Amino acid sequence: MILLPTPAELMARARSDLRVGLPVVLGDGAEGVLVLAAETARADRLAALRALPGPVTVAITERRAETLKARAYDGDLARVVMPPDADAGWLRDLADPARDLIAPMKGPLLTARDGSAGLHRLALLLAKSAHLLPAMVCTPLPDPAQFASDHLLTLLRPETAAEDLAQHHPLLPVAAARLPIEASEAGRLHIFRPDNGGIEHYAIEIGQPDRDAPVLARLHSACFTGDVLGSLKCDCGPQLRTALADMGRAGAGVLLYLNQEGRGIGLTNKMRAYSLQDQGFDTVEANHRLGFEDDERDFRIGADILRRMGFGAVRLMTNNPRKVTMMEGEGITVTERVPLVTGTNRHNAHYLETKARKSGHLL
Ligand SMILES: Nc1nc2c(ncn2[C@@H]2O[C@H](COP(=O)(O)OP(=O)(O)OP(=O)(O)O)[C@@H](O)[C@H]2O)c(=O)[nH]1
Ligand SMILES: [Zn+2]
Repeated sequence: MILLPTPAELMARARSDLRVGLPVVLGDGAEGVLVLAAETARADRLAALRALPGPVTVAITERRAETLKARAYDGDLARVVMPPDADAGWLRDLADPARDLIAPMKGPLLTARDGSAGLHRLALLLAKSAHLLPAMVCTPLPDPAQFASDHLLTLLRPETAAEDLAQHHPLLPVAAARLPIEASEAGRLHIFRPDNGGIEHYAIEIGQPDRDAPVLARLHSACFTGDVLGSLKCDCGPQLRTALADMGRAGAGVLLYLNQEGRGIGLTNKMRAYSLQDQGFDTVEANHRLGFEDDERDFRIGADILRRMGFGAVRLMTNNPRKVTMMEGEGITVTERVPLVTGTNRHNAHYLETKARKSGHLL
């Protein structure tokens, strides 16, 4: 029936459910789990979940498990058994490293090794896609469809959910208008919206670049702190302005402003990472302690927008060789890497040095 939600629409609903603190059911047939995001779990909801007959585990990524010295029997994740006396505070400390140093968790943490972790893995991917900390409270359900229907909860079929999470959602142009900017009066801003209603991304076109020649291009990941506030902890603000100024001088170019704040973990998690950096961890270590990879961005987005705008070849302004590889992998020809070294200062020297050493950036 046409009124029934599609898998992508159910995913969008599941993300907002988790963000407001509602559980979601993952499952099919006789195998399922009820999952609740640790970050938004209210005490009464947690108690209701624990009152169910099944054992309760908290899925965390191997990155977070390593910090907590919990054995990750499932490879990329661990299922921590929730002790009977554990409360909401325990759960918060498991998920959020903010208090790792001042109040380390009392171990050892017991982790499950029997049974399948497939649904738990899916739950973590779902948390990340909702920009929540990757820590999910899980309990098994023998009849997931019935449970979801009885409790008015969103039910996700694991196979379709996994497919949806792995897939790139095409970006459609929804609006564009002339936008004179300091760097060039011949600016035009285009808005692109993914077909699953996810976050929008922008393209600023300068002049009228020839579609048959490599265009001067920049894929800029959103950085509220650097781009808007002029933060000195990174080099994003100066990179943004320098790229636009160079395009203005050249008379043509395209800058994609991708809403992948914090290398894809979202601003809230980036601030959690900054707080860890204040405690002495570097930018990569901080991401890992939170349970994320160093870089969670999806570079298919940039390639898709470029192609839709008619660009097949770019002169890419970046110091990140991975971006070049990713663009080439997505079928965009990079005829030249144009270095964009600017905005170094005493606050970001260590950050830039870490990126060069650990993430392969060229300085
Ligand atoms: N998680 C996290 N993200 C950060 C941090 N500092 C900056 N960012 C984000 O990193 C992104 C910019 O990525 P960079 O690695 O600086 O640059 P890049 O885009 O990969 O490479 P360039 O093209 O050379 O600039 C933006 O989304 C910023 O919000 C940090 O300490 N932690
Ligand atoms: Zn920045």
